[in-house]
Amino acid sequence: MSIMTVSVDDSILERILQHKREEVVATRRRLPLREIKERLKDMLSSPPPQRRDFAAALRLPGQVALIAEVKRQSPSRGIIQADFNPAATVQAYQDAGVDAISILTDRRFFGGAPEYLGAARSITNLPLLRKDFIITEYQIYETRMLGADAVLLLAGVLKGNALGEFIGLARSLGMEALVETRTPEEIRQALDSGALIIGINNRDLRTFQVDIGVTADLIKYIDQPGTIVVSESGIKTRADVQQLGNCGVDAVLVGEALMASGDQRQGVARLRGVTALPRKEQCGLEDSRGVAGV
Ligand SMILES: O=P(O)(O)OC[C@@H](O)[C@@H](O)c1c[nH]c2ccccc12
Repeated sequence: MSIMTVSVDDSILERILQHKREEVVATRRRLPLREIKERLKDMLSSPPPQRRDFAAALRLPGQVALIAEVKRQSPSRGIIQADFNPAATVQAYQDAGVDAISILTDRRFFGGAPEYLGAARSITNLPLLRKDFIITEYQIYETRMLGADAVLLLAGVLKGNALGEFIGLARSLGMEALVETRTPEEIRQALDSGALIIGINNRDLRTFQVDIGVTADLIKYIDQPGTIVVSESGIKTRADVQQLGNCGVDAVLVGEALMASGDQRQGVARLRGVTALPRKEQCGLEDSRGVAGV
């Protein structure tokens, strides 16, 4: 199996990919692919694999769907949440009614862990996206074993036939791929590779600049009817979501703004334009303003 080469040099992305290549070698030594395939055989042969439909969750007529991300830290921001608790965060997202959950599993740069996927799976039935840097087919089998419903693939990293092959492999295992892009060329490549869900990343991984105008500029290149468009990164306010909705995106992917908000349920409510959540202490019987029951 080949390990993909990278188009961007001398960047944080290149450093991440360099580390990822070493990490995958070590992981495969501990758990060989044939062992994963063996485990998947049992999982896949038991009656219809109950995958939660990630694509369907993002297609909400007249509404922008929300993918909420579990993210402890990032190279651009450092630690986002000091008292990070992935299980509590997943629970809060589920309670707040998000449409899907993205889980960062990269340890070194994002403070994630593959185990967070299994932990999330035991808490929620929402579709789960594995966010990592996928450079080998091995990681796609691993993603399925970890309990994800979808996998992030970077068009800028998977050159040649790799992108199409990886999308096909994910589907054959009952998952869908979110293909992330940043240029018109990468969007073309994603469409030619058969991508159903295309992400436009508003963050430049070389400069860390974020600009949601990137989505507005690039969305016109996604000219294949039926493609689901996700705007990723730097989305902070209800106004941002509205603006992106007006541009025609189907979904937004939000990490930092929710993780840094202290209360993730309130954070989701703010993005959705709900001013306050119906929390017991605000609208319950003990409300001293006497509006209970109204
Ligand atoms: O935290 P933000 O700015 O809301 O961004 C979330 C997500 O888009 C970002 O984490 C991301 C986008 N593409 C990635 C690729 C790998 C790791 C992380 C990412």
